[in-house]
Amino acid sequence: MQFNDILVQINDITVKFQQHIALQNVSLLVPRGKIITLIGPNGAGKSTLVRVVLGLLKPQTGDICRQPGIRVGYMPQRLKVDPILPLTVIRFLQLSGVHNHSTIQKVIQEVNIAPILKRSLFNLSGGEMQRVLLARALLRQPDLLVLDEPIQGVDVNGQYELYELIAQIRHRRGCGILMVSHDLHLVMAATDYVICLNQQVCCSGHPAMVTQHPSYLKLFGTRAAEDLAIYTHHHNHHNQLTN
Ligand SMILES: Nc1ncnc2c1ncn2[C@@H]1O[C@H](COP(=O)(O)OP(=O)(O)OP(=O)(O)O)[C@@H](O)[C@H]1O
Repeated sequence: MQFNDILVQINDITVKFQQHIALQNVSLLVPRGKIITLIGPNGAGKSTLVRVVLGLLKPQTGDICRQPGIRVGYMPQRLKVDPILPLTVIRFLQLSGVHNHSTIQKVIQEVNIAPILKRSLFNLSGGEMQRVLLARALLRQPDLLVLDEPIQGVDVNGQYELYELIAQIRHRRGCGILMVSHDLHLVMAATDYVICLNQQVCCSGHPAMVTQHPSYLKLFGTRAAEDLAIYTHHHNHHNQLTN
């Protein structure tokens, strides 16, 4: 992959937890303006790699280069806030430390959460909650947006909308996006480059190529490839998420 604006580059890292090897010889590039998706089974090391990208975990070997001065927005898998606290959506966004009114308003419009601003954070649907978490990540005006399973807890229609929103954000803002996903067919259509992880990088490349790769088929089965073929065909007629 040749890109002239690399936001973060990870070279040949290994991460061990005691004797357990979580990541081995893993390399990764996230260029500005591209959506890179990590897929892999449970325990494959996806969240561990995200933590390395965010600078929260130091690998035992290998190195990480971040473009100096870049801002990173992170959307976690789930929110860790005590539900006893009364917290509205707008208050939650204000607690991010970003106080610029126009920045907050712009993000609210962008992810379409104006109607739920006064609702309690703890009574939202899965899709509403994910939009709020996405809004919080966007408040930092990120160059790099890191999304750890953004469609978790969202119904199928909501999943599609959320991926469409993520694709729009990339086009509008030109940021780089690193996304973790469990699901296959929807994410394949919403990404430029897929990295299939299982402690090591099993295969990587354009979604259409990865889904034909023997390592991918071994991990996810031929059913996944068939689903994708159906989806891609359907998708092309509507010219949605892909570039
Ligand atoms: N802090 C830790 N201490 C010990 N082992 C850990 C730690 N964090 C992760 N692991 C182990 O490392 C492996 C990779 O975990 P990781 O959470 O990165 O996988 P994942 O691909 O994100 O999984 P999932 O899809 O289930 O979220 C797992 O076997 C996990 O148990």
